[in-house]
Amino acid sequence: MQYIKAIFKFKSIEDYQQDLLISDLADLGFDTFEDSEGGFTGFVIKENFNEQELKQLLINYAEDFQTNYTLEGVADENWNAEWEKNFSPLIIDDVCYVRATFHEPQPSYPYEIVIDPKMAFGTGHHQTTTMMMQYLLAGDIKDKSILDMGCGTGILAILASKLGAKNLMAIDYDDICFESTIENATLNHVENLSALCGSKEVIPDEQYDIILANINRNILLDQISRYTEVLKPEGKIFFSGFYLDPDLGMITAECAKYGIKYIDHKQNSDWVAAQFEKK
Ligand SMILES: C[S@@+](CC[C@H](N)C(=O)[O-])C[C@H]1O[C@@H](n2cnc3c(N)ncnc32)[C@H](O)[C@@H]1O
Repeated sequence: MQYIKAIFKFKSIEDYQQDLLISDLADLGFDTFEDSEGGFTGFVIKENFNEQELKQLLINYAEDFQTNYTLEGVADENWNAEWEKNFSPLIIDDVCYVRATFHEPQPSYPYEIVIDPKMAFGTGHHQTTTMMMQYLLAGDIKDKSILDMGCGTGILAILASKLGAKNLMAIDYDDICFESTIENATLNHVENLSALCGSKEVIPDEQYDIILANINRNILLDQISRYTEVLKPEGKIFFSGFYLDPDLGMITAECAKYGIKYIDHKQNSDWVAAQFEKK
């Protein structure tokens, strides 16, 4: 398994062009993006990553956009060492304390989550995860049945369980994330969580009160119709992993096709999280 961090710098690239590139990078397996100076950074964890394919994609974009690109630091990094060095405990909305196994417990916080992310996404430090956790902390979660799509470390499902959710189904297509969710659920004494490895085709034919999905625009657009089949009337969806423009409008329009109404959204740097309801 390789952990790849690629820093992309394009000269004079428009926002919509960057969005197009990001969606093609997502098809190569990149699932996390962060802004960095003069460009952006993408992360992928994959077996046998094809660097040549990535370079060809960038050459094509440079030709199409009549610009130049620099690709800095496609590198295999030692993920465990990296996160142990960088992972500091995190406090969300003064009530939720997220720490790693090697930090001291802080029982004074109402909700404490212990995460051992290994190679999975979701320590709470990324803005999208933080906003999803804020929605959960402000929401009515007690006795609700919850589907967590793209669960990563399982952090959202674990918080939902601590907030009183009745049962949780966590799904990720990456086997490392699937295993990480199970391990983290055990670490946090969460007993009402089931996990599946796969994508939308493994979503059980159950009915959920709440669906959580912090993935990316294109995957959400592809999966929304399936989410609506398993969402109870009056049920809520919390989405993240995309930008304001044009992503939020596209997602809102797709939801509207199935009677799912936009309620509100949050923004943190360029990232957006949004709340929808089945009316
Ligand atoms: C941005 S991370 C979110 C992790 C966690 N839920 C959080 O909020 O921090 C997105 C996750 O979605 C998973 N994912 C991406 N595409 C998927 C798909 N088509 N089906 C299921 N999971 C997917 C990735 O493996 C990754 O763990």
